[in-house]
Amino acid sequence: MTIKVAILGFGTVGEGVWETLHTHHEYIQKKLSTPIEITSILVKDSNKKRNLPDSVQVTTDIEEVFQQPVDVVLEAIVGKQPAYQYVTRAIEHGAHVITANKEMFAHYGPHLLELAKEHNVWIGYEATTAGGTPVIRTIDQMLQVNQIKSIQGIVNGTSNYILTQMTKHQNSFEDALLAAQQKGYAEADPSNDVDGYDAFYKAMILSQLAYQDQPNWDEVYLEGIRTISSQDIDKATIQGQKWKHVATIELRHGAPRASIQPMQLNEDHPLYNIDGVENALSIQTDLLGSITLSGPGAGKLPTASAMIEDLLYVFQKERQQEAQYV
Ligand SMILES: NC(=O)C1=CN([C@@H]2O[C@H](COP(=O)(O)OP(=O)(O)OC[C@H]3O[C@@H](n4cnc5c(N)ncnc54)[C@H](OP(=O)(O)O)[C@@H]3O)[C@@H](O)[C@H]2O)C=CC1
Ligand SMILES: N[C@@H](CC=O)C(=O)O
Repeated sequence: MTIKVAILGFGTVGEGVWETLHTHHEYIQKKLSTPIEITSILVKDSNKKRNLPDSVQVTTDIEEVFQQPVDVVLEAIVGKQPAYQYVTRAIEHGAHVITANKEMFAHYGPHLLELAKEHNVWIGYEATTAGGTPVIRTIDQMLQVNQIKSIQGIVNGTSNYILTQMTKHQNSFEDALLAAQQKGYAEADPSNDVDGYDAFYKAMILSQLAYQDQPNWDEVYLEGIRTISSQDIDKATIQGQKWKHVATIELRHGAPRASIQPMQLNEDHPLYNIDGVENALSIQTDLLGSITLSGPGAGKLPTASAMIEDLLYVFQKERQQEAQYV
């Protein structure tokens, strides 16, 4: 059997997935004992020039994607809609879904997870949060026995990159943002990054995972990094501190609460040394105590890596289940 893959979106992430499925083709095939075939790629603009062979169907019509067999849909488009509609369509078609789209998943994740269960398929969302750093599966594993008291994290690579460039290289905000866009870290609309919405969505996904619930969105304090001036950065440096954009998620009186805001951190804070595009989560648990996970938080190949890890995970799990019934 060949695993048939459809990729929705062929920007930074979608292209990274395509490339990685080719560069790591033999390795992945060996791990799965099955070949993988990319059957179609969905895009928005059919006139853009893309370096793709004729054998792959490139379409702007989601129905064309499902006119052929599809075992898994890798979703890397932008925004809630039509992504939610497409992912729902994929689940109802009986395909597994792997998404990088945190805006869509923060809004509809709980419903999609239920729908996937009903249709006996799986949703992977490792790439929605902290880019290539495997935080979702690690937290899921910790939750087998631990309870999470709180999570503090740097979850937006673009903001952290900008603050680091301003601190270490005295770059202006505008120059640093431009570099983050050129490196493929920033969202299509970078105000999502610098105004904190991207970190907000990731915090909601983490809350859902850790507490099976999200805070009331209207009660979440949300501030981006636009207010941090070069003078603020210099003052913090003199005081031996650094500005970081920090998401905090915690359980208070049995309900999840969150805030997303710039904070001045001391040298002894676990997030103080997280620089550049790195993301990190400092997690407090009841049994394990404190644990910090860190790694690349954005970019083409780290994000593709997270999506393909999910792909291997779901098909290896499927194989194991099949083997049990033989
Ligand atoms: N960049 C990163 O480091 C990371 C991004 N993500 C998430 O991954 C997703 C993709 O990000 P990224 O690759 O950077 O974004 P890009 O803007 O680079 O690419 C988006 C792609 O989606 C396609 N697209 C957009 N809207 C539609 C639509 N309505 N129908 C069909 N195709 C559509 C675009 O088509 P066309 O090419 O025709 O314009 C493009 O190929 C986003 O949800 C983002 O939040 C997650 C982790 C890291
Ligand atoms: N724009 C996002 C991309 C990854 O999620 C970021 O900068 O973190």
